Amino acid sequence: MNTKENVLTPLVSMKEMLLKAKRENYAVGQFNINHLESIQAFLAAGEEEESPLILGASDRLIDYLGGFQTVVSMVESLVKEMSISVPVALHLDHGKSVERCKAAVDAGFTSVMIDGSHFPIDENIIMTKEVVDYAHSKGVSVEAEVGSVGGTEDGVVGGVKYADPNECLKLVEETDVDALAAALGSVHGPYQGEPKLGFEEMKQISEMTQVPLVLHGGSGIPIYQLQKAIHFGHAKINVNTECIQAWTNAVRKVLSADAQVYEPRIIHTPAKEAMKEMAKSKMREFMSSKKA
Ligand SMILES: O=C(O)C[C@@H](O)[C@H](O)C(=O)COP(=O)(O)O
Ligand SMILES: [Zn+2]
Repeated sequence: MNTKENVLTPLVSMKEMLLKAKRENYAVGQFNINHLESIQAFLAAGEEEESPLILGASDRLIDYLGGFQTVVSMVESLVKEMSISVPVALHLDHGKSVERCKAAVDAGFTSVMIDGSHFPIDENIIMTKEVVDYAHSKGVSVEAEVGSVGGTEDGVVGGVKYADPNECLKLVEETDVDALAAALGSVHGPYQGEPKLGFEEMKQISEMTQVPLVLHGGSGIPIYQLQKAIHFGHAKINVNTECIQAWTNAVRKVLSADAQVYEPRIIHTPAKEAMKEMAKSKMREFMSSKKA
């Protein structure tokens, strides 16, 4: 953490952050931006826990959030206004194309994910390499994905495709990517029953590639499984669903307690607090507290 005499930390890339986390056996949380108040909540959580953090802006929400430049401006301004001293990376989550990743880099994101997981591995590698060449020349880190993280639709989990260890190795060797999301049974959104992560494959992929691994679908995974995943090479864990559930539950509580309330500040302040507390509890579970 910075001392008071130091200048405030500017946004940083994920590279050093994740290498340190992997070395010291903890994971840095990626918390997804859903609106300005969520940025405030996550930055406050990081500062109070003395934890590094990654703010993720999912490509599917960039237009809703006002565009790449707006996201960068909001984050940079809040880091300054809130006197944030812990390391913060601003990461494009699930970047849809090479062009979208380049646009994020140009706008000031310090990290990007190119999600080529829906393409055959050779195409995924070509896309990832193009993003790495561009991003690295500007000091920006890159995450890639192999296999498919599933999702829950109408209460049914689908779309899970385990990452192939040999494909992971090929992608890492040929692209020099900084972090790898190797899909191993995690799903986006709520789980049906206990998550079943592929720990054997996880261990194998981590040993083969040596690159920091990223766990998507981090909501609803019991602590013992999260910490086992960290032990087997995960240095970044993405959490969105549990944070937005905490927000929405708090909003529901305010609205049902007072049918006349209409001022956004009164409705959103407890929700922001609930989101901050959720992020703090995740930082403790990921063992990143006091690691800034
Ligand atoms: O919802 C998004 O667009 C971002 C998520 O996919 C994020 O990358 C993630 O993996 C979070 O998973 P969750 O905690 O299961 O929502
Ligand atoms: Zn994800």
